[in-house]
Amino acid sequence: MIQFDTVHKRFPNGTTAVHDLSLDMPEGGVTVLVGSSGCGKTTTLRMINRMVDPTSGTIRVGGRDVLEQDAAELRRSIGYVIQQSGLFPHRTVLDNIATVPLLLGWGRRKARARAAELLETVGLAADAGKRYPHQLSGGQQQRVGVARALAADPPVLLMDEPFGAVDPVVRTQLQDELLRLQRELNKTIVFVTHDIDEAVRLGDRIAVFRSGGHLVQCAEPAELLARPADGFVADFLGAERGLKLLSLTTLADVPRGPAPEGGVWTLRLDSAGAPVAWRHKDGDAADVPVRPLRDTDSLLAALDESLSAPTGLVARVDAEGRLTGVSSREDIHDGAGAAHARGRSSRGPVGAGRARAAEPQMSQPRAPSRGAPSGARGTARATKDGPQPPTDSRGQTSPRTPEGTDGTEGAGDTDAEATT
Ligand SMILES: Nc1ncnc2c1ncn2[C@@H]1O[C@H](COP(=O)(O)OP(=O)(O)OP(=O)(O)O)[C@@H](O)[C@H]1O
Repeated sequence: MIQFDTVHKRFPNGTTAVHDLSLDMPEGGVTVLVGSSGCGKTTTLRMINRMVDPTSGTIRVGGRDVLEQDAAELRRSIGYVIQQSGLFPHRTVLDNIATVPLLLGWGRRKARARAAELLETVGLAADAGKRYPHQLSGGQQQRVGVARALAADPPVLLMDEPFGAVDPVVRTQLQDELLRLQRELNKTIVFVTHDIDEAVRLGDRIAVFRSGGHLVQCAEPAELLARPADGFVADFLGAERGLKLLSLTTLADVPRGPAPEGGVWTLRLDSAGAPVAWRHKDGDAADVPVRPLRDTDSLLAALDESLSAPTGLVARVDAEGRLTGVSSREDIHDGAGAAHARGRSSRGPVGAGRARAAEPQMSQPRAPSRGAPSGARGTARATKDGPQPPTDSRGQTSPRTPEGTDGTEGAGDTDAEATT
């Protein structure tokens, strides 16, 4: 969709912002530009809609050289979102969103109807449309900025640090929203950020720049994390790049088995079969809340949960939140090792089952892919409302349990329960 062919940008003051950049940005994908301050990300982005013209080289959008198109027309056909939302302060939210359709001559009624529809699309209440930008929070303003960029349904969206000015919680929400929108709308998005975690989360491809406007590497997130081209990229990705890789790999392939019977800690389920907490059998310790995970959750989330669970076991649930089995810390480690091995060895599907935030997907109980884990005890306990964890043809169902957690069945509870 967007092609840079040996594009160079040198400003009149002699600064080279972009150095002979050749890069393809695929249709319907999110290409993230990352790199330290001043390395040419924004200039690269702005050359796509001709806010900046290149010194030499060619940029094509949809196969057409941008320099052969009228700059104003080109800009209207490409959505653009910036950090401070860039909303017009004296126009209502609805009129802000309707800006481009009005410029395109849609007529006020149609433009406003489209704006109202987009308010809902970006998760804002209808009454927000009547307010002025200063009457909204920073996160809400950014949503309006996204709605405005989408108003004329452009195939391409340019986003320059759009979530840079909001707090981390809101930032994560906005990222989730963008991923959700992108699943529906399938735009070609170019996204600039300083934040490598954001890049890994959002990008289908990540382009890493270094100062002087040099592109160092462009790859899918998993490939970048597993095989950084050089020390600069490795440093930029940070010391935890191994963990970041786990954030891209789902839990789906990790074996699960029934919560073994008996033990010091009991997994309490509610009446619908959803895991609630680990409970100590003698009541010597407070309940430890459980964060149940679905197949679409990441190995990183699983590792984290297994570290905080007193048993080292992760409770896994289906799309309705009902227990489907448990996985041990060791099996999660093995899954992590396998993800890294795939990443090192080939262009293989490290992120094939890429973990995506809040992506609903049915989680089917599966037979575990390995033999009976050490230390496993017994079979699943039948619960009043809970599910029956799966067994394979060999009856090898239990995940490996950490040493010392086998034992007797836990104390009764009014809730349904599984024990370890
Ligand atoms: N209009 C301009 N005139 C002269 N130099 C410029 C101009 N715009 C940008 N530059 C310079 O070009 C280089 C690249 O700037 P650019 O804004 O593209 O970097 P960036 O990677 O987006 O930086 P940041 O992450 O800080 O926004 C910088 O050295 C900057 O000072």
